Amino acid sequence: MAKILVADGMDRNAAKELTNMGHELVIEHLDVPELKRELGNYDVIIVRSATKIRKEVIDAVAGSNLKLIIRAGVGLDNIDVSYAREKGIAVENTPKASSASVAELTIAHMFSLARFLYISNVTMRDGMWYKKAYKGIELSGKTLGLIGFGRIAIEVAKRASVLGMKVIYTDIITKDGYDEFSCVTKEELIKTSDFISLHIPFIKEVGPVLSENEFNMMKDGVYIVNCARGGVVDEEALIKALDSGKVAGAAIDVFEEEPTKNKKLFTHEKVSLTPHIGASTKEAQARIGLEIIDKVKEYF
Ligand SMILES: NC(=O)C1=CN([C@@H]2O[C@H](COP(=O)(O)OP(=O)(O)OC[C@H]3O[C@@H](n4cnc5c(N)ncnc54)[C@H](O)[C@@H]3O)[C@@H](O)[C@H]2O)C=CC1
Ligand SMILES: O=C(O)CCC(=O)C(=O)O
Repeated sequence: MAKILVADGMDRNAAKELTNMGHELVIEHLDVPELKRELGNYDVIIVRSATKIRKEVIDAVAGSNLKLIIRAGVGLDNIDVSYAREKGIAVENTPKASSASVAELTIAHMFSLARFLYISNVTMRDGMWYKKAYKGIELSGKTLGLIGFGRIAIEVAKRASVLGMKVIYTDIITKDGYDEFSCVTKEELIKTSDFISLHIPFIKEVGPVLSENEFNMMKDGVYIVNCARGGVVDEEALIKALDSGKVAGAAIDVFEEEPTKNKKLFTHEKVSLTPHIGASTKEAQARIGLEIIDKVKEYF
């Protein structure tokens, strides 16, 4: 049986099930010095995005009891994965569980931008009635360009096409079986999309895929949605493009630093914001819980 540290919370039913299976669960968020001191006493740690497991933590616990790191989610950018594996610690994630939830948030942000939902909720609370200022656009008939065409993007594409959008995508890997959507080059996507939504992992060595050069190539009045990772869009270049009017609006769930301290970005009147909640639905967390149970069963 395993001693498991649940560092960033998890679905209550899944936690109960792990306990019923005989595992010992401790539900507690630890900071880096505490992780370095205490993580070696556990067999497994389960994290979401808040806990970072970097080289210094891995070095402190290498050769201890710790056998498995489970990322309750998709992105592994908060864990030094290959270093952990080099040190004999397995790393697993739960990649399938949250795709529908992230796709729904993406679509919600597109509506929010198109119809000023995010800002009218603020100004009306201040007693304003800016009816004339909030002349929106329809999503129907617009071109949605998806950067990355994996699990989440495919769910976005299906929903967007039902709304009457033309969906195009670009990916570094050829994707078969999606003839209803057009695969294009990144450049063509950037030049022709009315909405651009990113669905790729953040890779430090690659850096942002939308920077000043890409913003300059876009249609005037384009909308940007980022429910992937903060680092995939250069925040300063985005602010510049919002200020110049090149970008009509941006919806952002993920930030270069979280919680974000980029005041220019989070107070911008053309930005629809959520605090990294793409996977934060009851359904996604329940499915993630089931995937976690399967992972623990594989190892213990
Ligand atoms: N906002 C949130 O709460 C959540 C965010 N995410 C983020 O969404 C990302 C995507 O998740 P999935 O769709 O499940 O992953 P996936 O692995 O199924 O799809 C990612 C796709 O992006 C492609 N790709 C990678 N780099 C690329 C590049 N530079 N240009 C074009 N294509 C590229 C890959 O070939 C792959 O097809 C995750 O890596 C994670 O960072 C995931 C879950 C929740
Ligand atoms: O677990 C979370 O809160 C974030 C989800 C996420 O970003 C992911 O699964 O990659």
